[in-house]
Amino acid sequence: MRLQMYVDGQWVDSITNEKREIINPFNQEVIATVAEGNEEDAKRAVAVARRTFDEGSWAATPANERGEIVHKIGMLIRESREELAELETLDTGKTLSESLDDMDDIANVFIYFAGLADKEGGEMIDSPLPDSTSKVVREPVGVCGQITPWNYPLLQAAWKLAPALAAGNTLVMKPSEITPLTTVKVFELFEQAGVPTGVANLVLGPGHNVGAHLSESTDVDLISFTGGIDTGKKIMQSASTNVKKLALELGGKNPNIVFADADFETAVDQALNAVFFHAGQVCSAGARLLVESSIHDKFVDAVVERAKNIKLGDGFAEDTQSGPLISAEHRDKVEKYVAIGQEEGAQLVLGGQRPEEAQLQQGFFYQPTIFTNCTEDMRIVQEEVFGPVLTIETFDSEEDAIRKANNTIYGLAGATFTEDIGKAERVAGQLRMGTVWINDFHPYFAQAPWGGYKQSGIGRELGRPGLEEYTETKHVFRNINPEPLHWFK
Ligand SMILES: NC(=O)c1ccc[n+]([C@@H]2O[C@H](COP(=O)([O-])OP(=O)(O)OC[C@H]3O[C@@H](n4cnc5c(N)ncnc54)[C@H](O)[C@@H]3O)[C@@H](O)[C@H]2O)c1
Ligand SMILES: C[N+](C)(C)CC=O
Repeated sequence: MRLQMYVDGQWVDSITNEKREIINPFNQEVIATVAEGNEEDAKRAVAVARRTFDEGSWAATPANERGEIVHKIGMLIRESREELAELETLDTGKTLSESLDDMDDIANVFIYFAGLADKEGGEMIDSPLPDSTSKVVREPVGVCGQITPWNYPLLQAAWKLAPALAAGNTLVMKPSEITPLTTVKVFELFEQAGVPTGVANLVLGPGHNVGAHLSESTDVDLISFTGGIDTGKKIMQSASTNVKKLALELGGKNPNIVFADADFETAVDQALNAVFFHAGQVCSAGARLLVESSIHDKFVDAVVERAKNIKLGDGFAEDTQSGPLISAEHRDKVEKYVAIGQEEGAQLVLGGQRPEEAQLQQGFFYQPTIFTNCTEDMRIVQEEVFGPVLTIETFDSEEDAIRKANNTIYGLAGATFTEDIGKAERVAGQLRMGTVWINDFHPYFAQAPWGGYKQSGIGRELGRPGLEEYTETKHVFRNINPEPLHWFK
């Protein structure tokens, strides 16, 4: 496997020839050494993407032909599913079964956007002016800068790459510097699928120079970013250099509301899945559990009892239920938040420390952790921890639950569990979030839009809106009987 950048149809090292070692978070072994770019590499790639877009041949390629290439990428990903999943598990520590599911979702995303590529033929408008036609067409935006995080490296990249290509843009992708492997591999598949030279470019390296250049460059027309809120704010500022189009997929502090009339076993099971899946390193993790007071004690006991048995381990081992955190630095952050929770008076009822098993000592593991007696004002309840840490609050009425659930700066996702479907729909209607699950947690798929209200982001990925993000809308008005106006005598 090549571990270089891909620019103008060539696999290249960084201009300075710098390298970065990629670490397996399960055992800290070096799994790869990759090219490490900087601002100059980003400049080089942006120049190629700009030139290629301005030449115009990709945007002018019939949409069904672009769709065929994007479809082929999806099929190649299906064929490489195992290899890609193994790389993702090595890079992130997540279990192999999670990685395999991710690869299936990723292939579906390419195939979905391939299918949409030629479905947008524009729209005729009923012009209010006589002797005229009026049509609305969608065109590619231009050069797209795309920046992705480490928790779902290839999945988050796919949500950007597939629609950008289908819509006829050129692009420069920058994956997280700590998890680049599957993105590099997919660029090899782009070559095989016949993506033309210069259309899709890959630059590896850190955010402060490569990412910053993509968001600042006046040659980039759109910046699409998935990552943390603080980085998102910086990117928003940098994007103002040329008033770039901006898509931001940021963090969340997602409430999971369990009413007393919920199916108990399902709600307990999903409460665990909501927060402990992928060690809580999920933007939409249900890290804030709101339980109706009348079932609080019984519900907490059941959740704690099951959480005790979560098996941490090697993502490649069949019995592992959760892998490590991504890095030592990230584990430090989680530990800091657990200390804050304790200082704030939340009651630690499970975890709150690193596991003691000898076989986990080389990895960045942290025990599933649960706090009860939490209140809305606590930082541990308000801020994104992005680890296996659950806070539990109570509520006494539907209104109380909705108010508490909405009381964060975020608005990414939330869920409610109840057997009263009227109540479920009322709650779903009142939650200020981009996704609401009823009696479930976590489903997402290519056909449905994904994105956040409030400070969880701007714009949508997936679904038709996910393609529209990569288009400009143009109105073409035609006078079919042109005559002088004589407005100026
Ligand atoms: N809303 C969603 O769909 C979604 C999905 C996945 C992850 N996330 C969020 O991502 C965060 C975790 O990911 P992370 O720790 O990699 O986030 P991060 O913000 O630290 O980094 C994300 C990407 O931004 C780059 N970057 C860093 N500084 C930059 C800068 N100044 N300019 C440009 N780029 C820069 C990084 O190199 C990386 O590629 C969490 O907050 C999580 O909620 C959101
Ligand atoms: C968007 N999602 C849920 C796939 C990953 C969030 O971190």
